[in-house]
Amino acid sequence: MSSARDEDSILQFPILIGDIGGTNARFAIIVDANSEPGETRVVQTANYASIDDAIQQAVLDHTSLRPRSAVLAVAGPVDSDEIALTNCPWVVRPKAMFETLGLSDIVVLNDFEAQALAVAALGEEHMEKIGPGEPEPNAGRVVLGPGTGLGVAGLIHACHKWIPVPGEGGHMDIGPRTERDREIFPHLEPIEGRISGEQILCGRGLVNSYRAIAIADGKEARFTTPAEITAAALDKSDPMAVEALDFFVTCLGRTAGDLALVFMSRGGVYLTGGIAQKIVPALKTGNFREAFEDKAPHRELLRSMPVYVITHPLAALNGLAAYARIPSRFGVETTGRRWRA
Ligand SMILES: Nc1ncnc2c1ncn2[C@@H]1O[C@H](COP(=O)(O)OP(=O)(O)OP(=O)(O)O)[C@@H](O)[C@H]1O
Repeated sequence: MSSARDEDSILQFPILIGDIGGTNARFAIIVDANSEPGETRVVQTANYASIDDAIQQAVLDHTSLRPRSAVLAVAGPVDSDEIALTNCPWVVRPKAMFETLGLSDIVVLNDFEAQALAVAALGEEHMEKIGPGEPEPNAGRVVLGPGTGLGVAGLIHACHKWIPVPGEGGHMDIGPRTERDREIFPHLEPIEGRISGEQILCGRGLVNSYRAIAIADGKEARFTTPAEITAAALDKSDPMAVEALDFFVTCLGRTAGDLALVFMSRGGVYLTGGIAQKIVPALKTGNFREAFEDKAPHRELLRSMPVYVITHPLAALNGLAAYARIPSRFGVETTGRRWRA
């Protein structure tokens, strides 16, 4: 039975959905509760002065559909009527969008909340499994995404709903575990004196780790971009790049294991974002799972938990679509994050 609160959560169709990252923004329109999102438009944020321009030129100018509502996921804190994005100069101004885009109902979520919604929405055919374990239905889940930064969100099932738990887990401390780690860690660039997950587990962090290994061994660091390091590591053409990627997947396994303990993720640990998809062979070598399970006295517990890489290229958009169609399926608090004309 649906409650008055559930009725109030309903969004009027057509609904514009948008996943706004630092580099790319992806948009689609959902016509009604039974349709898949229409054609997806992917734009580079740098090519448009504002999000309003991007929506107008990349989406609305190509369709006669006029969305009445929008659900947007942004990389940045949603704490006022002017939402600044973390890695891009766009500012989301929902009240102004009523005028510029003709919308009358706008919900703005956190980008990792959208990734968590995607985990509830996507089937295993859009995932690649890393190691053993079977998911328990309706048990806790956790999502980690190394990308421009390190995004983290939990996903719990309660009161017949999936409830995403966004947070700032990418900024937790991470420390050395082995003798070799103790040689590398002193050379990692810290943030205000400490090594947080994001100093290692993102594109910039991979370069940071590679440089730290070079300094520890007194060698020259040839590569300057994460893509160069993963390419040289995956084709095994450069031993230092191989070690840097190995260090990266080991640290990712440790952090994933810690988060799995926090959320008791018997429903699975899900790796999202651009980097995880590109390093699946490295995640499968065994170092990731070994670090993930190395959590005495809970090794057996961790061993029973499955880990997946989400391989769907538009995962967050799928999560937003599932939410937009039937918001009451999810426990997403919209107070202070929903604007109605
Ligand atoms: N082949 C690669 N191997 C490792 N890292 C890569 C590779 N290609 C890109 N990167 C790095 O991945 C990061 C971008 O990650 P991702 O594609 O997940 O973007 P994002 O943070 O989700 O932002 P957006 O949503 O804007 O695309 C950058 O730091 C980039 O340098």
